[in-house]
Amino acid sequence: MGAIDTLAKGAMDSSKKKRKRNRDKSKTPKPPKNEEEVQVDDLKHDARSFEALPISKPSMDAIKDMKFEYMTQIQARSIPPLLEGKDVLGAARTGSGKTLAFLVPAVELLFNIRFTPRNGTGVIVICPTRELAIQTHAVAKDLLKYHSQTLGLVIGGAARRGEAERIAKGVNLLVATPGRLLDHLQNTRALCIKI
Ligand SMILES: Nc1ncnc2c1ncn2[C@@H]1O[C@H](COP(=O)(O)OP(=O)(O)OP(=O)(O)O)[C@@H](O)[C@H]1O
Repeated sequence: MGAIDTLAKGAMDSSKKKRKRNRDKSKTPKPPKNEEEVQVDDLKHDARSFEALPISKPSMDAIKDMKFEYMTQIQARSIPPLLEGKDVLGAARTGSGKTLAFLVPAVELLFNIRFTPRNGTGVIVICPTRELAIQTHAVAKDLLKYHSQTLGLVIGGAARRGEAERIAKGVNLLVATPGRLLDHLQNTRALCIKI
């Protein structure tokens, strides 16, 4: 066998090996399509502290009161772009800190455009269950501790009339379940939404 033949066989061997390697690869389970999603799902804290964020003093003081120093992964990945006015579609496992991930930018938005009760509602958080709405409302209450912006909760099973009265006084950030929100949108004239 000549030198050229040997080279050709070597090339054939290596291409056979490559095909075999590729066949083997196709047998192993594929990694998740979007690896970033897996990282965001991580419960570990991000190295970035809340102090590094360009947020208002009232929000920062409230976060300090909550005793949080470092952002979780979902917070570090979503708060900065949201503060820049970008849209974010986020997903992370339960207990990863999603609530502050969207509430901090929402509160900052209301603060920066100086929303007052007279301006009506500027942010609506729609939660699928009453429990989640109550939980979200509690976090929003803590975050708004040093802000002048107003907060409201409208959920099925609660007194509709009391909710309507509070809405009439001006609720800047409204946490709601879908059915009751629709009810107020259709029947509470005082509900004024500016988005
Ligand atoms: N940066 C942080 N550092 C430490 N703890 C935090 C931080 N952010 C939130 N937490 C705490 O982590 C817990 C879970 O937060 P949160 O309820 O926002 O998670 P979640 O992802 O919205 O969960 P769920 O999907 O169940 O609603 C809460 O007790 C909250 O106070």
